[in-house]
Amino acid sequence: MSFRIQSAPPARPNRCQLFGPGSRPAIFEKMARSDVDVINLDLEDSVSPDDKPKARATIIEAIGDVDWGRKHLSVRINGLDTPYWYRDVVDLLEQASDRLDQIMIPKVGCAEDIYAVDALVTAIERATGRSKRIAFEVIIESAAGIANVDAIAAASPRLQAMSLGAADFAASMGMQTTGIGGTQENYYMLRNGVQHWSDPWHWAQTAIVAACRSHGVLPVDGPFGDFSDDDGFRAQARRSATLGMVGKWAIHPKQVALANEVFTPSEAAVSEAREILAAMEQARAEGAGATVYKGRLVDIASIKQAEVIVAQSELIGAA
Ligand SMILES: CC(C)(COP(=O)(O)OP(=O)(O)OC[C@H]1O[C@@H](n2cnc3c(N)ncnc32)[C@H](O)[C@@H]1OP(=O)(O)O)[C@@H](O)C(=O)NCCC(=O)NCCSC(=O)C[C@H](O)C(=O)O
Ligand SMILES: [Mg+2]
Repeated sequence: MSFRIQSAPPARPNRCQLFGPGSRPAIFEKMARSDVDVINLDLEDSVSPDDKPKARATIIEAIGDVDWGRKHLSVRINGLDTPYWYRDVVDLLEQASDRLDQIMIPKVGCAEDIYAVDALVTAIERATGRSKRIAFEVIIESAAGIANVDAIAAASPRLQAMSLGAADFAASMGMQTTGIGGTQENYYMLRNGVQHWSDPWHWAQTAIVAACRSHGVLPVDGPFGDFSDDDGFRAQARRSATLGMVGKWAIHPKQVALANEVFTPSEAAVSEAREILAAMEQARAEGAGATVYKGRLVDIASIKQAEVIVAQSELIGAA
């Protein structure tokens, strides 16, 4: 570990973020009753330009009127390249109730994008005397965003989470695909005539996880577009969890249980982690820094690995 200690991310579960268009209030109650940790009401790409003012007003009303339980409530504003975003921020901060926890800033390309929103949010909070400080989450979904990911992760103390937006990311990178996440037909290695599929999202995900872990931000996997493909969702989510991401978006209620399943550590994983901790405790009492657990090496680094799993499970249990 460097002299600089890695900051801890916010201590709240973020296994599944369920999205719903702000122009579709009929589903808000269903979203509120769903088994998710985070709700994302959308003002951006699932709302057509003509519907934006109405969707904004609808969301503001629903923030106060719907019983969202203990869910973390977030609204995705429009991108800073549009004429809509400042009005999203002003109306939300001036008119929405204190039940609003967070705003999601899409298509972030540099740290200054966050600075601009932070300045506006801070001024409105001061002017209106809002009692709860609004948190931020961002989407990395452009070539610039991934190139500047570390500076973005460090841009504001308000920043709690960062997601990969596979659809816009693919478009910005010029990737030859219309798929949103998952295995891509043409991304394979060939060995002795046999195709082995690789993961085109891996590099971006890993860059996001490293930036987030360096700056105490929750790394989250974004959308998986084919909501008829449960196995594909699971495979994508398992890869993300293995890389260190804490959760995934659901763009349809079908995906909620799948995300919760993958991002909740299994009983077997938790009891194995506890056994490793016990084995290392015994090793330490005997003056050893390493020991053998089920035929494999465990050492002081294994304690930290096991603690990650136990901490995840305790966080979820406490939620
Ligand atoms: C994808 C959908 C448009 C599908 O809607 P629908 O046709 O109504 O689906 P179903 O008939 O299968 O619905 C079954 C029941 O579930 C309810 N429902 C549907 N969607 C939701 C939801 N999001 N939350 C809660 N409940 C929902 C229906 O009302 C049905 O209920 P019932 O009749 O009582 O049985 C729709 O799911 C949808 O709009 N999804 C969200 C789309 C969205 O927000 N997209 C933005 C995020 S992805 C993105 O932006 C890309 C990213 O930025 C990137 O670049 O990668
Ligand atoms: Mg997008």
